Amino acid sequence: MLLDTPTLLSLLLLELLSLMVMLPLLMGAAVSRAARFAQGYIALQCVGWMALWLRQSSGAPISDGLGGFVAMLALSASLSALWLALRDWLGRRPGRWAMMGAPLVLALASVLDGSGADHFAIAWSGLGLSLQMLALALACSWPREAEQQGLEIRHITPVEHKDRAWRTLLGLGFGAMASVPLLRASLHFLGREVGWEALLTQAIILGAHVMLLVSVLAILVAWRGETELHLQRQAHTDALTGLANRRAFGSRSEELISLARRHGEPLCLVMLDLDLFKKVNDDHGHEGGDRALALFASCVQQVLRVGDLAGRVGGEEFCVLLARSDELGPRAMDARLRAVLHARAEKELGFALDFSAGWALLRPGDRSVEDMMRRADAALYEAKRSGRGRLCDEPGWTPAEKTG
Ligand SMILES: Nc1nc2c(ncn2[C@@H]2O[C@H](COP(=O)(O)OP(=O)(O)OP(=O)(O)O)[C@@H](O)[C@H]2O)c(=O)[nH]1
Repeated sequence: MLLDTPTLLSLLLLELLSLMVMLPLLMGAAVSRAARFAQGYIALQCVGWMALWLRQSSGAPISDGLGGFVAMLALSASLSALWLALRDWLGRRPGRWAMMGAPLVLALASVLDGSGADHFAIAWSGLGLSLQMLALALACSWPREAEQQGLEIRHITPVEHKDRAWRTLLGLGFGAMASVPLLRASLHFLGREVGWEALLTQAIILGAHVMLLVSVLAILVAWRGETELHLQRQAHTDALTGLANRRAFGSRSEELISLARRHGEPLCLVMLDLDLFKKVNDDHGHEGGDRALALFASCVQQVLRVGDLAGRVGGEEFCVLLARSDELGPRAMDARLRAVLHARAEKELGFALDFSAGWALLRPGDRSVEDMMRRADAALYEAKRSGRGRLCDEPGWTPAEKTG
């Protein structure tokens, strides 16, 4: 071996200390919880290896006493922190309680074992850390959670494709890294005295060097993907209501229209407009008006079914596309929305809100959602003209009409 154990340990500690300072500087203050967990992983690794380094340089058995306890607690907690970062980035992963309980169990095991073995980690801790690494490898390969709305999945695909590379790298790294402490733990449990104990220790520290590099690269790529996704969402979302903005509504509606045509299913568009909204602003201020818009959007989302699409297409104008829906869909949605809005507006805003609506069915000649919107808008105009607070059918609609 070119470098001895103390030198390898010191170099690892130097790298960890540098990364612990550099990562937060590089990522900035406004980072997600996942990025904070990832930074916590580096910081806890630093504490763990520092404890081992201190024990090692004082000449005491490094797995004994307080040093061993702190080292195990911090190293195990670092793996749990990285697991939490993965869960935030990729969605729920299996093994949550095991990962959360592992640090304390391993730390206690390292002091209660009492074998006093003079090496980096006693068998129980080695076994526990290996299992945690395998759980991390599993967390990397576990499929990403499906987004709430079917259409959202297509929307995030470019980022999802990119994250396969870092997940594979990290998963393979932890899978391979787990094998060395696992081998050492097995030898210990079998009571085998082997002459290459020091070599195994050095292999573990070298593995930690490599894993540090791999995990920092993976963290940076994941963090960049997260930032991209965030910007992408911002560009497609109306900031006040959280619904799709007009542009996003237009582009996502194309997918719904082509799906409806491919499967020969009916599709309806409902246009919604708050009644006398100018008066809401006049009576309750612009801020009261904004709260009313946000509440209305929340009611719309509450009554939608999975697969439907809602967007804010103008100031107090909203559109909803109802997938696999004939004329009964708009009527049912309108009734549900009125009931929910009337119940929530008084309670949450302190004043009543009402809306008018018009709907149109997808027809064979429609080139885009704009054609449906024109007819739904004419129906909405009719609803306003005839007294507001109601739903009207598109001009000339009769129940016998065929869908697009
Ligand atoms: N608070 C708030 N008001 C908005 C926003 N966007 C548009 N508005 C207001 O919405 C009001 C729309 O008024 P009008 O188009 O006259 O319609 P209305 O008063 O709702 O009357 P009807 O539609 O005929 O029932 C205007 O006063 C706009 O200033 C917004 O983002 N926030």
